Amino acid sequence: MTKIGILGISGRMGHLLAEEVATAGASLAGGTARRGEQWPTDPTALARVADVLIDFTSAEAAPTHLQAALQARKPLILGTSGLNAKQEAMVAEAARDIPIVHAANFAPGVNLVLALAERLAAALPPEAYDAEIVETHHRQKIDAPSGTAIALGRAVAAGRGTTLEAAGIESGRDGHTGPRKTGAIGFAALRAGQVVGDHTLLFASGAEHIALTHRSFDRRVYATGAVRAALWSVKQPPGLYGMKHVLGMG
Ligand SMILES: NC(=O)C1=CN([C@@H]2O[C@H](COP(=O)(O)OP(=O)(O)OC[C@H]3O[C@@H](n4cnc5c(N)ncnc54)[C@H](OP(=O)(O)O)[C@@H]3O)[C@@H](O)[C@H]2O)C=CC1
Ligand SMILES: O=C(O)C1=N[C@H](C(=O)O)C[C@H](O)C1
Repeated sequence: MTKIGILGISGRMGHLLAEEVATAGASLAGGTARRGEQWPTDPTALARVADVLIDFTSAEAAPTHLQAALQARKPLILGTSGLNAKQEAMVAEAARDIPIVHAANFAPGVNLVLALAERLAAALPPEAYDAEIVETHHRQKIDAPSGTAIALGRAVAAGRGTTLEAAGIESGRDGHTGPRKTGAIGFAALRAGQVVGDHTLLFASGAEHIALTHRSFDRRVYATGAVRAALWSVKQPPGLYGMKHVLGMG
């Protein structure tokens, strides 16, 4: 039976992950939290006893959690969003030695939308079709735009044969912003109530709109996907994987 360790077990996702481990027929190796009230804080001790680690915590913890997985040579499932470029580079470096599944969103439907986004972007010329991404999340979310919104932006850029950085980003428009830059990818983030996670990608020309919308009604969909990724990862060689690989879409 695969022993799964959960980094961030006291969180919204952590609770659900612990339940999903049991549902999937795996066993819970233990968990960590930031404040050591109910759970230990040391990821290295957990990495030693677990077969695989799942991390839904915060970006600042990513380097410590990567180090713990590397030292113990255990796969890591990384769901935490808001990583900066340096932290992303550390993930890629660590994946030379251990399997890492790094996904902005573990819901299967989102990963289909990402594939569709790339295909649509390849077919719709950026001079004619503006791409805008709108996401809505619960009031507790601390990063914006969401990791999924950024992944959608990267998918659009890839479909257009470029990168998000080269295409240009327009976000947080306010005041006298001037006209929209051709080819730029727009982002808007709403924070309201207890919205689990809504994402819409809009392609708009002067004559028509195409919108792709994904809505998560239950964050358990992410937990189920992450545990599935964990069971998959223990059979993989070192490498950087996404949910599309776990789902057989990559
Ligand atoms: N990829 C995906 O599919 C999804 C990704 N996410 C991402 O997962 C992350 C967690 O989300 P959520 O569960 O809602 O967040 P919560 O704030 O509810 O939980 C965060 C958990 O991480 C722990 N934690 C926070 N900071 C640190 C730290 N510096 N060191 C160690 N542990 C820490 C917290 O411990 P304590 O309770 O002691 O503070 C808590 O257990 C976010 O980045 C979110 O965007 C969320 C859903 C889906
Ligand atoms: O913080 C959340 O809740 C979520 N975070 C992820 C993201 O940043 O995209 C995934 C999902 O949207 C829920």
